[in-house]
Amino acid sequence: MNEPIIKLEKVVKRFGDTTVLNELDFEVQPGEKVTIIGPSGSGKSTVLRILMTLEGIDSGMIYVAGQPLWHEYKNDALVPAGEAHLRNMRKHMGMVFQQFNLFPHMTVRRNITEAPVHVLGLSKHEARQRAEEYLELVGLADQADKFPRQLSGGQQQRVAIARALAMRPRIMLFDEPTSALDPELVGEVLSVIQRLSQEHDLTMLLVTHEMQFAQQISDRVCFFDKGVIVEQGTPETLFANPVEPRTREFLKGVTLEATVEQDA
Ligand SMILES: Nc1ncnc2c1ncn2[C@@H]1O[C@H](COP(=O)(O)OP(=O)(O)OP(=O)(O)O)[C@@H](O)[C@H]1O
Repeated sequence: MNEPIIKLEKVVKRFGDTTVLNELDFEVQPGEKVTIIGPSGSGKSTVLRILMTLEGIDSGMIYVAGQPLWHEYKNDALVPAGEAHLRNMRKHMGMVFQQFNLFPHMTVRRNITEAPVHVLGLSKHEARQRAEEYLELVGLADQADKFPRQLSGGQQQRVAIARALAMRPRIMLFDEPTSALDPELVGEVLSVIQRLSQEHDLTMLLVTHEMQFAQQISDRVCFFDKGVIVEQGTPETLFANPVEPRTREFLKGVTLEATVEQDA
């Protein structure tokens, strides 16, 4: 097995008195597509937000691409990471949020070129070429001059995916990318993510409530509860033969919901 591209060792995260991640151990291999499922409040989004350095940790160690994320070496000693280290580490990762988080006052093209120019130092011309490349990939080549408000939610989310990809990250983090969308717009976003997962050697870490989709795209599914991984495995084993009672209970509810929706 390769060196993991993401490694969490005994990570603890608290909000006030609540322990959200409880000595979490978790690894992702390069190129692996991993889905995190679990009940509301189990800490799924927190894992992604910590990786993207949007939230700090209370204890434990995290490594991304072989380097400590929340720590850095100074004179051979491991110390809490400074802003420059965090900025560098963030370049390994792109994140897609539930609520798209596009810049409302910028065109689609500008949303995508902004970070490659200002963070990576690309020329405007290079960044525009990249924007075109990734807009093409998400099927929105003809929307570059529009503003986010002129697009549907599904289109906005596809722009958000193009924007994250334009930084050429090695790791893509998706935090419930379809849960803010009207049901009829979910499919177009899932199919872009599915294409990405098939055609690119990106490492993907996805939090989703779309169980069928998780089943289709994942190499591995992790069931989270109360800040730890209760059970994990290939989609075939986890969905068909969950072993742990908590996983069984969760998946029972999920199947029921999906059936109700289909019947409606
Ligand atoms: N910034 C914050 N301040 C205080 N509590 C927080 C904060 N962010 C998350 N929490 C709490 O941490 C717990 C885990 O949140 P998290 O968003 O990771 O859960 P989740 O598994 O992704 O849930 P969901 O499926 O509902 O999105 C929840 O109890 C949440 O209320």
